[in-house]
Amino acid sequence: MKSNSDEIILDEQQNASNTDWIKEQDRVEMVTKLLQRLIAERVDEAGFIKEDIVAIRRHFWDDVTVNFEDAAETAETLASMKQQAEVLSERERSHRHMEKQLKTYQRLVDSPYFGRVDFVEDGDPAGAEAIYLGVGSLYDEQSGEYLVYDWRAPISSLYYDYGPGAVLYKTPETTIQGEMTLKRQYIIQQSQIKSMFDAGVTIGDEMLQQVLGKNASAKMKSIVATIQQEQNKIIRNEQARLLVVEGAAGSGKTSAALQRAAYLLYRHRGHLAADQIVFFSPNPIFNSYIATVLPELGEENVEQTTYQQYLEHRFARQYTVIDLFSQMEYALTAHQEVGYDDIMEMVAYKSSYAFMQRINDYVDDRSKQGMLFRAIKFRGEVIISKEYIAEQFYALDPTISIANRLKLLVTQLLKQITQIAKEERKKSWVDEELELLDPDEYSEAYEKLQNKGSYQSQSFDDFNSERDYLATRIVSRYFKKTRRLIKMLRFVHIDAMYRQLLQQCNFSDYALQHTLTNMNQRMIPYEDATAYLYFKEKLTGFHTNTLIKHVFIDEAQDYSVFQFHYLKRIFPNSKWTVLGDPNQTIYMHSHHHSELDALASLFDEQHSERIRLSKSYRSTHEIVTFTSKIIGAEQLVEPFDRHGPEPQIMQVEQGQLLDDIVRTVQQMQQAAHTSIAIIGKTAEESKQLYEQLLPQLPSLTLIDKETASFDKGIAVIPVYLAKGVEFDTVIVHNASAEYYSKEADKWLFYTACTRAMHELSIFYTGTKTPFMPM
Ligand SMILES: Nc1ncnc2c1ncn2[C@@H]1O[C@H](COP(=O)(O)OP(=O)(O)OP(=O)(O)O)[C@@H](O)[C@H]1O
Repeated sequence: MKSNSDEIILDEQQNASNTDWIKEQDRVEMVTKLLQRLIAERVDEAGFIKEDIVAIRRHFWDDVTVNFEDAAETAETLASMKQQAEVLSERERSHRHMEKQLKTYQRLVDSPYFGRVDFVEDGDPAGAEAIYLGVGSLYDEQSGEYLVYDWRAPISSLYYDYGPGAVLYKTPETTIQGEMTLKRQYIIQQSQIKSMFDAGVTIGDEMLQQVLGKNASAKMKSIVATIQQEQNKIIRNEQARLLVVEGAAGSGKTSAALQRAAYLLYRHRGHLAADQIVFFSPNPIFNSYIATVLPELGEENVEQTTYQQYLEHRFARQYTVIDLFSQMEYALTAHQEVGYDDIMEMVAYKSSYAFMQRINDYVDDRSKQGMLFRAIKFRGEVIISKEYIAEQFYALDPTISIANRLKLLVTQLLKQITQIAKEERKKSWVDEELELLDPDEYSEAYEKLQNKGSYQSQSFDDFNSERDYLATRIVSRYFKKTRRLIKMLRFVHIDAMYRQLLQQCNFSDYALQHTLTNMNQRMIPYEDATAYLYFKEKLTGFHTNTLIKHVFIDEAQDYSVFQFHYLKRIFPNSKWTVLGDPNQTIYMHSHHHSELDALASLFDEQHSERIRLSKSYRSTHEIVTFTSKIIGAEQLVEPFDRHGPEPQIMQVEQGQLLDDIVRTVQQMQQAAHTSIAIIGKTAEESKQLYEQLLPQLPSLTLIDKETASFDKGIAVIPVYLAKGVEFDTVIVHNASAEYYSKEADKWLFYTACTRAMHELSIFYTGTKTPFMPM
């Protein structure tokens, strides 16, 4: 077996007689036996506790003497109920704990650890202690020792940060120094050591070779055994309020982010729960691609969403949000359409910081005048006019913020509604309603009044009290919706003001009408969605979410400056981990490089950190060398030393293209590549291609924006939906100048090519794209 200079590599056959190997295998077996015993014990105990819980639930009331006769009896009843509830909840807690332990042991049993460091703490006469690292911890009660340490324990950082020699690690209380005398890695399967490497600082290339050489998977895997030193800095960073991770395609940004989430959940156990972390993904496919990583590490999944899903949630039924992919498709396919340039210019402006400032100015101006309101109507009639509401609003202290003045106004309006409701009770429509009333409501009213002692005799007065009572109920039922709408600030005419603001901007008539027509049809264009929410909340108060403690944003280069500002308002107390690669900027509202800088300006410098990942792990050396040339970053991206075939670039005749793609797919299948992506630039192109290829490739699938997940196999996919994911083989459908010629196309082309792990084939007809490396 090949060996790097600082690695001693042992494998199963070569080393059956090696004493180290035998000792290590004995230890694996000892640990496995213990795990098997613990699993059996926990299964039994969990079963008993479960039976207990069922029994307590079933007989809950048997042990409680219920007596509410007087205060003393009531207190005793409540105390005994409380006691029973406590017993139940203690049992439930034990059960949860037992289940959790069981799951950890089950995760460890086949492969209890992947690494070991021997560490001598300075001044410790006991000498070196062997620390074994795994995806959970295993404590042996008999020896009082940890047989396996969780990879996130403070001491485990030694493994990721150092090679043999002087080392240190931090615990929450102090820093511990010492010497590492050994660093070893293992591949253990079904309790058998398959390989064992003694490594230097970097976690063995051999092990990475093995991991990265495998076929692409439909689900992302955790990288816990091979986390690299630079990635570990991201994972264990505790100080930064804003952590920006920039790195080339395939440098492990997403992987490191997910490991970081797992680390934070472990480190802050009891204070941080999975639902206090939100992870923004680029698209739903990506969401499903990463969904198994945290559970694989024994953690619950964090809140995963896309920005689009967040917008849809916020607009609820008010507007349908036209999605980012439709915007993208328009940008890529509508060049010839009337008004295209106007719309593109408008989109850029609406995503900019300048537009946000314009909104701020507009809102500031409304502080003194110009707020637009809706009249409050009841049964089709205006009961409070918009002019009156405006008058009331501007009569309030102008030093109070608009949002707070609106809150005061709500209180006033609700009081007025109470008055108006009183008047309404006397009106004839109420009598008409009274006649239609269900007889049950009459009897109910009768009973209520009788209980209250309101009836004296069967007199006229009694009849009046009954009418009053029922009229009040009818009227307040009618006013319920009005009150709710007032509390929701529906009387503030946000829509009219937003339209007014748009009219004051210098958009072309065409572009303006494009937006207004959409809004008239209750659709909000993607570029307006964030601006509209910001505008609305600037007036009425921000919907902040203070429960979320960590926000992760993947593919952050695709967010606009405006979106970052908005998210910062929404999650004011969170720490942020932002991952991006400016060279994969593909959306029309973001401007290569400037977004991540703008984001940094939202946090003070002291609490911001930027980490660059320079090594690229996904693709072979040959593919990374090729793709780095597309973006002119040969010096900046360091390929991992894993080799494969050179990328194939093939000029073909138009009539030949489909047959050649099919032939390449078949070759790749013969080479045992199980996930093959044929990447188109747009959804339109991908759909056409899919239809043309289907007769020859019946197992082909088409991935479009509705696709929620993908499996292994052959798929046609537009570039922007392939973001973040990877395939064994990528076939770029047509890299001609006709498809990829503008500056922005370069990032698309780069993104497409960097999805390949093992092989890359690029076809073109006519002239090749100017971005094709020589
Ligand atoms: N330390 C590591 N050990 C093993 N595999 C790794 C490591 N780092 C990254 N990888 C692998 O490299 C591939 C790319 O990782 P990942 O998707 O996290 O990169 P990325 O920087 O987010 O890429 P992109 O920007 O292209 O979406 C994945 O298959 C991942 O498992």
